[in-house]
Amino acid sequence: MNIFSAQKIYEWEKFTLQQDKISALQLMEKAAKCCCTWISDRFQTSTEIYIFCGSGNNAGDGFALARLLCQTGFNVKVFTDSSKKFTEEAELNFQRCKEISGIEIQDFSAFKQLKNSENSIIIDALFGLGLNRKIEGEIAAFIDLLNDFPGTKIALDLPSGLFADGNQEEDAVIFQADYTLTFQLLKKSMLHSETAPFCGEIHIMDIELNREFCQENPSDENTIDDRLIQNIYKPRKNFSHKGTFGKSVLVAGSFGKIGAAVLATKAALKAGSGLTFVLAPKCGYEILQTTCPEAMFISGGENEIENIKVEDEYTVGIGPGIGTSSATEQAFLKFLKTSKKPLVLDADALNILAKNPENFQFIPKDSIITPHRKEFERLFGKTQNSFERTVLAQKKAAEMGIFIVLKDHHTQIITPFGTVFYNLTGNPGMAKGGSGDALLGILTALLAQNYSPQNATIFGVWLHGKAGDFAAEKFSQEAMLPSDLINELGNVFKALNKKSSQET
Ligand SMILES: NC(=O)C1=CN([C@@H]2O[C@H](COP(=O)(O)OP(=O)(O)OC[C@H]3O[C@@H](n4cnc5c(N)ncnc54)[C@H](OP(=O)(O)O)[C@@H]3O)[C@@H](O)[C@H]2O)[C@@H](O)CC1
Ligand SMILES: [K+]
Repeated sequence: MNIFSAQKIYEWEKFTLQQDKISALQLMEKAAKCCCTWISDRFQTSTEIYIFCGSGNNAGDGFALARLLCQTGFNVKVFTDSSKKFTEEAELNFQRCKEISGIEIQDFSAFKQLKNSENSIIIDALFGLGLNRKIEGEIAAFIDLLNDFPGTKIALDLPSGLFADGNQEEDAVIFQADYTLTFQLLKKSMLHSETAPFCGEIHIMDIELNREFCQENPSDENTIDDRLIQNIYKPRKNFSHKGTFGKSVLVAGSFGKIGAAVLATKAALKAGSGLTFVLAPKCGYEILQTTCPEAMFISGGENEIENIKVEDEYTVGIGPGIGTSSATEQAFLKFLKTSKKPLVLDADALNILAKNPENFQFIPKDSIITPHRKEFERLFGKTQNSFERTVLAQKKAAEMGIFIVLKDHHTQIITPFGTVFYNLTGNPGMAKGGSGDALLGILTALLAQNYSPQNATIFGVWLHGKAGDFAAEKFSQEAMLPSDLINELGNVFKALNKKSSQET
């Protein structure tokens, strides 16, 4: 799904009004109806609802929602500054609201006299996409007051004070929502760690903007949705054999960190690699042969990797638990300099590279690197925030001709062409040592199975997150282990297969 800037969303709205021959007022009504349905499906009509309306179309949504909720049987109070000039649609909905006897419309100041109960809901319809500067003065103080409200807080489209497209100043005053009902699509600020927490749980309200617009206006920023995954996923055909699914080599492990090699190897096996090898030091021989009997062992040294010899046709993933000793560093750099095929690089492979940026030039084109925040900083330097980090990653991915997987709550995949894909699967239960090793194994296996580097990266990151979600469902976020995630890969493939067969 595309991510559009506020500017582009306005264009999309205009396009829809023209193409579908509907009015802005009708679209607003649709938006309000979606929100009314969402609220009435979850809350009882005995819940008091206070709606706070600014002066733009976000306020218009609020006025229309007040009317619909009142007609559904809720007790609704509206707070606004009626001395302000409303937009045309907001004014029309304000007037309609006034005509309904059940709705009390009061000035903002009247809210202070209200006894707040935990069972009531406040709805923020102060500012949406049209926010064009920091919120200050009286409105800022009022939003602070709303944030202290003990009941449920719902934002329409965006929490007031949050810009759709980018970062905020540190002291910005922003409505702290429990839920955000956002129209049509996620906005960029809903995907970054500094700003997304203001939204609480996000629910997309489908207001049916005309999708032809997206075909005519491809975006550099996207979220990974089920449709994209289903298009990438290649179900297995009959008459295939193990050679069809490629040969993966995981270069991993050192004394004390053989577990990393085990996880990467198991993940590659479970992600469908045809033939799987693990190149590890001899001290891990028995452990690996016992825990991963389907994989073949290649010795890379005694207690650490000192030598990496792999046949050209193999797909190689390097990094988990290898350490950064000078012997391993030399072996890795020697191998890198002769590599032609795309590699998957993580963990200590990235830490070795970070020691000397001159070595970046040896990373084969279309390789995939999977840094977490600290590893990214070591490689490419510090940035002020995650928005800047994405921009820097876009620059580096283009310069180096590689795919960068920026691990985060919503992991980003950055292609050499500057496109960003935000992944929405996954959960905090995956913030545990070993998760990254599993990801490297999955990516290596998909690349070996002839998924293009871009598809392997998108699919692999999604798969990793989805298996993590399945594992959390079974074992809880606290107790789930990377091994549980790996074991759930099978259930994710089963679900994909089922969907594929239903579609054909
Ligand atoms: N896209 C769609 O398809 C659909 C969109 N819809 C809805 O429309 C919403 C966008 O509406 P919108 O453009 O009228 O902007 P909105 O945020 O209501 O108000 C902005 C006003 O606030 C002001 N202002 C700005 N910053 C300020 C500040 N810091 N402090 C103080 N004032 C400030 C600014 O005025 P200014 O003071 O700059 O003259 C402006 O008048 C969108 O979020 C969604 O809810 C739906 O109806 C259905 C379909
Ligand atoms: K809002």
